[in-house]
Amino acid sequence: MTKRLSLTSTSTNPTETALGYRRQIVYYIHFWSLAAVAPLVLVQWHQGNSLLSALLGLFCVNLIAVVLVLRFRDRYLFKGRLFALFAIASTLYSTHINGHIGLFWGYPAIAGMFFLLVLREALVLNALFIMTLSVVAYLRFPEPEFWRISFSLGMTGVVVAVFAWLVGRMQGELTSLATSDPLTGCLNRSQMADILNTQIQMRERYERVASLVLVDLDHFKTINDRWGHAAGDRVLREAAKRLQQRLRDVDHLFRIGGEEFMVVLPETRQKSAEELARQLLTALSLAPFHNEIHVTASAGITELIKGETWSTWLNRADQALYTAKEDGRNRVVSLRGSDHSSLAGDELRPGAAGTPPVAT
Ligand SMILES: Nc1nc2c(ncn2[C@@H]2O[C@H](COP(=O)(O)OP(=O)(O)OP(=O)(O)O)[C@@H](O)[C@H]2O)c(=O)[nH]1
Repeated sequence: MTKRLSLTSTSTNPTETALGYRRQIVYYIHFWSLAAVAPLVLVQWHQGNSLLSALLGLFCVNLIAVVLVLRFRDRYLFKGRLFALFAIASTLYSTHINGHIGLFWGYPAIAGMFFLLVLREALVLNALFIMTLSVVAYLRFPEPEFWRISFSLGMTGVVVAVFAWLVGRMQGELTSLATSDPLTGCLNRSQMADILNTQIQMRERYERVASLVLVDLDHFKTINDRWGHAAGDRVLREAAKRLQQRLRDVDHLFRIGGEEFMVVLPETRQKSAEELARQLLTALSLAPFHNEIHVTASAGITELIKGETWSTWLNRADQALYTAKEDGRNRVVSLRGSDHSSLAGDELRPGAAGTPPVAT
């Protein structure tokens, strides 16, 4: 089935939303460029400039292809590079043969390139474009005009470059703010469905395994009550840091509740996840926080089963965590898919000295 681009963003995932806006910018610049350039193909043909007319015709073919592929396949064809190539070539050639009426197209071309290409490519291509257009202007127009043209092209380039850079930076910072927890810097719930679904697809398509660990600090309320909310916040920040230090780059650490963390472990079997969970709880409990606050935590673990949804996977991990809390806290409970119904009768198995016990 073909995938159609929705030009109004309906995603609740901030990363998707940002990408959606980028797709819209690309779409509309190509669409309106087509509306502007298509009549020029006929105008130039009519004036006997068949080479320029052919160049503009090819430009239109590229614009149509990008619009259609974006609309129906949700892919950005050529990443704006052909747009840049045709815009530069036709503006230079048109200025050479038509004078000012060709030169005027240089200004929107500069702006378009900054929004269609990645910033580094746009900077290099625009610098080359402005320099070449200045040379053409030097050869084609009187000197006072050459200076004005070069200066106004340069100014346009600088202003649009700064604007495009600021928009890109703002987009990156807003996405990061919207996808992470401001207190700990962990991922927040907005990324949960996407990342869990990715693991499910990897399981379904490529038989790749994954495990989930839920970690919840024990009796956190008493920390707030005894040392105050600000100290509680510091403990949460430090706890996230200690957890993150134990994880690999490919693992994903979320804060999904007040004092509850979730770790998604790609390519990890239940047994390895149990070992890691023990290490995580030890990292939290071994040394007191800020030299005085002793913290323990409980963890629930489960491996992804083929064919299940992310919510059943997460529910099973939640069940395991619930059991760890019920059984006295400061322990790891590991639950396999087949164990789900017979969980209550499982026996606790002590871990190594100084480490939290594991129940399976
Ligand atoms: N300092 C601080 N406290 C928070 C934050 N979010 C939630 N909390 C507190 O975390 C506490 C959670 O309490 P409970 O849900 O009873 O859990 P608990 O005391 O850890 O008990 P168990 O989980 O059953 O071991 C509450 O007192 C919340 O106010 C936060 O961002 N900062």
